[in-house]
Amino acid sequence: MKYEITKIFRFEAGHRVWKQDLRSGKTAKLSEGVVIENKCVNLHGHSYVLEVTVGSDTLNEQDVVVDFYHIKSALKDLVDNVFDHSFIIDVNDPIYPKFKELFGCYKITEVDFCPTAEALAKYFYDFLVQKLKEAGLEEDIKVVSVTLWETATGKATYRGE
Ligand SMILES: Nc1nc2c(c(=O)[nH]1)N=C([C@H](O)[C@H](O)COP(=O)(O)OP(=O)(O)OP(=O)(O)O)CN2
Repeated sequence: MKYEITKIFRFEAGHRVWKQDLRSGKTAKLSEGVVIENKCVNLHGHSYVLEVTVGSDTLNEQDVVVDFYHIKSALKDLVDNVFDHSFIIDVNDPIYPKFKELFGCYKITEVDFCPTAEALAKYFYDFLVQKLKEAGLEEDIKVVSVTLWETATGKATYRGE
């Protein structure tokens, strides 16, 4: 892409990484000899920072890839009304049925994957790709990447194919 623009969104949300198991799998070797706590299986929250980058090889008649405003509009409802101040929970999480029974009256965001930064980045990426398709813009504007900062020290990026 010759031109890329990035729009940043912020939201607060809770989640739990129910699949976290630091003692299993090949990567556990990296922490051999270290006392390990699977702290991310706990219910906890983040001040998420979402960076959305779209691009094009040409500029439109207004000399932009797309106005930042339109990228904000495309994601605003999802970020502000669906994710912000919600608890993100995987419907496959073993605690989901009980969680829903107890906290279904509060704002929860149900997803069909373990809500890691990587999986959430893909979720936002796919959402924006679909929005561009619905607007007939998929040939003009490409989603280059979505980066989700989970903490000040940890982020994940999804770039699609
Ligand atoms: N690859 C991934 N690893 C982890 C994810 C993730 O989404 N992708 N998520 C978590 C937890 O949600 C956790 O809250 C963040 O973990 P971590 O970076 O270990 O958090 P710390 O606050 O301990 O970070 P430090 O800056 O090192 O203190 C876990 N892993």
